[in-house]
Amino acid sequence: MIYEEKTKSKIQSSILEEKKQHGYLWLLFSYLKKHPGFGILIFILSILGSAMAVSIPLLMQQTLNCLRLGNGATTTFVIWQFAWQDWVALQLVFYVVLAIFIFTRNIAVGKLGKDIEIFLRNETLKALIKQDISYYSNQKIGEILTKIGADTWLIGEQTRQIPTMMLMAVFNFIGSAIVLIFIDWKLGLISMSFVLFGLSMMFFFLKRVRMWIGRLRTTITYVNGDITDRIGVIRLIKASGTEEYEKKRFQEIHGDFYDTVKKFFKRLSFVLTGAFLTIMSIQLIVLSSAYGFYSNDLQHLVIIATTFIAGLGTMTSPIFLLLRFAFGYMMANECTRRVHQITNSKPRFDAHYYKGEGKELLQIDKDIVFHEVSFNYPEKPEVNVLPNFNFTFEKGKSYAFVGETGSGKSSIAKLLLRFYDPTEGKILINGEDNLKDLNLKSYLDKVGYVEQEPQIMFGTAKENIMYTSPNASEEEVIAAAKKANLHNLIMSWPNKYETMLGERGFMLSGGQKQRLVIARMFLKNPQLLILDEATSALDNIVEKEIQAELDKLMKGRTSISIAHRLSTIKNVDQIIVLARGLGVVQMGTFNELKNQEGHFKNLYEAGLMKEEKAVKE
Ligand SMILES: Nc1ncnc2c1ncn2[C@@H]1O[C@H](COP(=O)(O)OP(=O)(O)OP(=O)(O)O)[C@@H](O)[C@H]1O
Repeated sequence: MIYEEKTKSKIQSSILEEKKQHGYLWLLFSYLKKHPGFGILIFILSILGSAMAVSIPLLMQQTLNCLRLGNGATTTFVIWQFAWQDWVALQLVFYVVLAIFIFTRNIAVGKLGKDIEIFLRNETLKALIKQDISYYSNQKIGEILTKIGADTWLIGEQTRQIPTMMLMAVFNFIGSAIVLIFIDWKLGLISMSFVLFGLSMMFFFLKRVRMWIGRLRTTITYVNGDITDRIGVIRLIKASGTEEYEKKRFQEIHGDFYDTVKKFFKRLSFVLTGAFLTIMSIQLIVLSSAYGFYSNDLQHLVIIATTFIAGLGTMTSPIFLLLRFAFGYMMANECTRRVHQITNSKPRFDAHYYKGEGKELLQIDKDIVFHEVSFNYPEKPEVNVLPNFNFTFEKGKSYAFVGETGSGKSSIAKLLLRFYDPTEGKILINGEDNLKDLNLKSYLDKVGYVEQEPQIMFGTAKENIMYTSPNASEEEVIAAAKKANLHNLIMSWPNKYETMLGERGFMLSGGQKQRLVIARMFLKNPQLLILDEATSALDNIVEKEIQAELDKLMKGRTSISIAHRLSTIKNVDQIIVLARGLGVVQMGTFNELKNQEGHFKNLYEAGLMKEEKAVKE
């Protein structure tokens, strides 16, 4: 039950967070403000459509009147005299025009819905890409996916219905009230007051359903997030034999969803039954009132009853229209708030990603300087990971960071990639440009990053190699793959460079994935290379082969390696030794440090890089 408790409290805090965001009507009207054509067209078609729909009982009344008056009798239409056949023909014309209006309006709202959906998706993706990396520290990918996929889809679908239903409900009610009062003012007023009473009762009960709709969306998002998370670690589940445990856990997590669904449907059924009873009773009340008023004139009673039943259909339609509108609106409202939660969350810093933002960097052709840099993770501000650090990475030289686990080696790479900004001090590119002020894309275009878990996307081998060099030619891709010793392997695959690679490189071995990333780097030809434990997940033999490719790649570029293995660091120009909580404690070449009393020697002798020693022995 522990998971259920945790789930409940997380869902509760999400709901509170979502409540602060703008809702659906704000989204709709701000979109229509930018694209007024849609709004005007839908408004005009709805008002004309409703006017025609509510006029039909009047035409019917005139038809019946002509029939009652006898053969060849006519009544007046504007300035013309119409016989019953003319009235019937006019009704047919109304039906055809109404059908054209409904058709055009459906196309307009369909397009509006899809446009809003696509607009929201783009905005969400833009916001997600702009976020700094710390945003993802406490977000479940599955929850984000539900918001981008399901929520925006639902908003788009509801947009096809909400504006039309809202306008139709209002116009149909006003229009049919006028027509029914015109036909018979006493019965018209009775009908109108009962419909108004029905509507207000409905809103009263709908308010109680509202909170359950929000809860339903948030709960399912949480469940989806959890499922995506677990599918992401399917290898762990398979390797641990925890299928039974996972099954039970899902059942528990679904418990809250199930409870919410039950409560929601109970309230929904209550409201729907209420609406049905209201409509039935209005018809009965009107019919009995009609009988009360006209029982002495049976012919008039029949005409009144027939036209009123047709007119009442239009007048009571707002009850069902508003019901559908209200559910659609409440759903769309919750979804909009959740999507806005993403689009409105501001990154911790401005990365100057886009053209024209920040200073454009043309080359990294001088030193990179860490000036008085000190760093605490914003997620854990109380812990100082890197105390005051001054260092100059000279152009074209190679550097390696070593240190025990948690000493801050990877944090250096994250600062250099501007995943984070230093808490104090600055990183100067070319010895003078603060990394914070640069256009980040212009800088990252010149940086190559190889990490321990290579990032491979679902796509072909060629697309993966070209990812950071989209304009490369086929020959350049092949040349890069050859340099990374990958070409022969790719050529042995049935579809060669067009072979699809599974998500996260599922179909490749660790060494193959690493080679693919190295090929990507050869193609990119970066001026600064960051290798974050690039070979630590590989076995010794593969590691040696990959290290050889990396050495080729590092030649002539400024390179910064984060290393566990001796082979990675023994040839670099300078090793920087970090200690947990102390920052930099030693610097020097491998030969200098190996023989010097200090942290490096301790690490070396304590077994760091032991594989290499073992191989040597
Ligand atoms: N996103 C984060 N938020 C808060 N603290 C973090 C975050 N990432 C890392 N840390 C903490 O910062 C410290 C340094 O982490 P870092 O990953 O730089 O160490 P490392 O030397 O690369 O370790 P390893 O050799 O195990 O990879 C660790 O104590 C770690 O728990």
